[in-house]
Amino acid sequence: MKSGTSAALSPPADATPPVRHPEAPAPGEPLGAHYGQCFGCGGDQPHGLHLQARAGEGVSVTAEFTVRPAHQGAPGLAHGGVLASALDETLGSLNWLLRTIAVTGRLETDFVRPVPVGATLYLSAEVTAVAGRKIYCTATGRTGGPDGPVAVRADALFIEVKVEHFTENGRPEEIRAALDDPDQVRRARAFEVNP
Ligand SMILES: CCCCCCCCCC(=O)SCCNC(=O)CCNC(=O)[C@H](O)C(C)(C)COP(=O)(O)OP(=O)(O)OC[C@H]1O[C@@H](n2cnc3c(N)ncnc32)[C@H](O)[C@@H]1OP(=O)(O)O
Repeated sequence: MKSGTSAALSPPADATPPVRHPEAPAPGEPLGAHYGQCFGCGGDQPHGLHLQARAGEGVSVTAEFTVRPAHQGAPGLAHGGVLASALDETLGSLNWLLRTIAVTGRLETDFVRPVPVGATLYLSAEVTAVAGRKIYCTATGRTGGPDGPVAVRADALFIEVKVEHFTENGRPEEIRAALDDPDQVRRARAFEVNP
């Protein structure tokens, strides 16, 4: 059953199709982590999701996340909030293909099937429309393979922000460390900024 999506996630009549940035990674190319300490994709978070996303055609991505014991809610099953995080991270990575800095404003999730520890969630996401600062997108997570049954899905609204959203609101220690990173691409991607 597909639940109804709230009106806030329906693009307005004047919304336009998303435009892939000319320098977006080619389809099939891994996106890598946007920030080592990111709970969703960072390699430096021992209990993080270590989600690996790849660019798709248009403004779409695919990603995988394997549920580990640290991600449980009920015994042997993934926690719903962790699954929502995997959807959120996959959707967030779409902004790198637009080269727009944006944050999740709203995320509506359907949990369709339980996801056991050890299972890999095969995620795919795409931007469906853009209207001003609003980026409308959708994602699914399947088990058993990229064409397996849908276990989770989400519709979301990301809102474009300025880099100050992070520099003015983040904890100074981490902001300083990210800005001091000598790797220009990693520094830009920590804030999803166009380098
Ligand atoms: C570092 C890069 C990370 C990228 C990858 C990471 C992947 C993971 C992504 C995340 O988890 S991001 C972290 C979770 N999100 C946040 O922490 C965001 C917290 N919220 C905010 O900072 C502000 O609420 C927000 C920037 C989203 C909006 O505030 P603003 O003051 O900039 O905008 P405003 O409230 O004027 O809203 C702009 C438009 O969006 C609409 N809007 C904002 N929030 C909404 C909402 N929640 N639901 C529906 N519509 C919303 C709002 O109605 C309005 O529509 P109109 O232009 O038509 O009037």
